[in-house]
Amino acid sequence: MDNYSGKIEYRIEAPFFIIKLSDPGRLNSLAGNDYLYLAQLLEKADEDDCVYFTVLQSSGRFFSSGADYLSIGKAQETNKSEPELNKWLSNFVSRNVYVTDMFTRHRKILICCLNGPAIGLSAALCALCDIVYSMNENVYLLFPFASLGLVTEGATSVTLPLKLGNNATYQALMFNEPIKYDKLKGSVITKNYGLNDTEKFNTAVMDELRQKTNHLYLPSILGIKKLLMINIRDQLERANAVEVNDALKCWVKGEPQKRFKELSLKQRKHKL
Ligand SMILES: CCCCCCC/C=C/C(=O)SCCNC(=O)CCNC(=O)[C@H](O)C(C)(C)COP(=O)(O)OP(=O)(O)OC[C@H]1O[C@@H](n2cnc3c(N)ncnc32)[C@H](O)[C@@H]1OP(=O)(O)O
Repeated sequence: MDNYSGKIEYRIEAPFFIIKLSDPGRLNSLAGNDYLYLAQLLEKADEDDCVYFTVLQSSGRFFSSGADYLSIGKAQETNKSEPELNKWLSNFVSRNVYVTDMFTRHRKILICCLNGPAIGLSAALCALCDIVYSMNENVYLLFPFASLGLVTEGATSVTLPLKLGNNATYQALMFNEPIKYDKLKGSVITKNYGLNDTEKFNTAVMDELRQKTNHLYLPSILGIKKLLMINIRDQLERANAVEVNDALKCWVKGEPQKRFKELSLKQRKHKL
């Protein structure tokens, strides 16, 4: 496994596999290879028989600001002679399919510690988690696909209607509106810790999880997750495949690349 950028750390404290995004200065944005590494860590957690919970933590003021726009610029510039279709099949399709698939197929209980906003693919991965805790009411999820010339990804065409409802999903996706705490509460977020320090929040969640789980017969929880997922796993897998193939057309046309470049030059800013 290659932790290319060092932006992601992990540790095992059985029965927990804890993954932490640790690049607060760039708001925990992730390059294609970082998403790959995240997916590989999920696979490692899945295969480890001592692990029953995979916990995602972050650092600083954002959970993750999504795909690293600099890495998209680099992917665009590398191998200029390569046909666009080939370039985006390897840089976008294969990675997105793989990371989303690792989340949808994950057998352990996925817990997201949402210390702050999550954007784009990272927000989609939060929406794929089984349990989401928030640090406070300042969290939001933003899916700026319509603003970036993209379409839904990370199986959001299934997770958002399922969790938020159809019309709230349309409102957020069509107008690139952040989904704020008041809408996430009860639908995505099940507990708000009311804290203002990410490290204290991460510690508080782990302390509570240790207490809540020490009396459980852990194999049962995996059996329960398996049954809860039966009805939606096929939908998630189908959505993942259709989403990336639709998005591929966008990348081949070149609109997302232009818009990511504007973001990196600070000529484009999401309305929050
Ligand atoms: C290669 C294939 C990849 C596969 C995935 C492709 C599909 C895409 C999926 C997505 O995730 S779409 C979503 C992409 N992300 C965004 O649109 C968010 C971009 N960021 C912002 O809009 C703003 O940063 C913010 C989140 C609204 C926060 O604004 P604020 O004014 O509070 O902070 P900034 O000064 O803008 O940021 C601080 C620091 O962090 C850097 N940074 C923030 N986000 C990113 C990012 N996504 N990529 C790279 N760097 C990011 C930002 O440049 C600042 O750094 P400095 O300029 O101070 O060095």
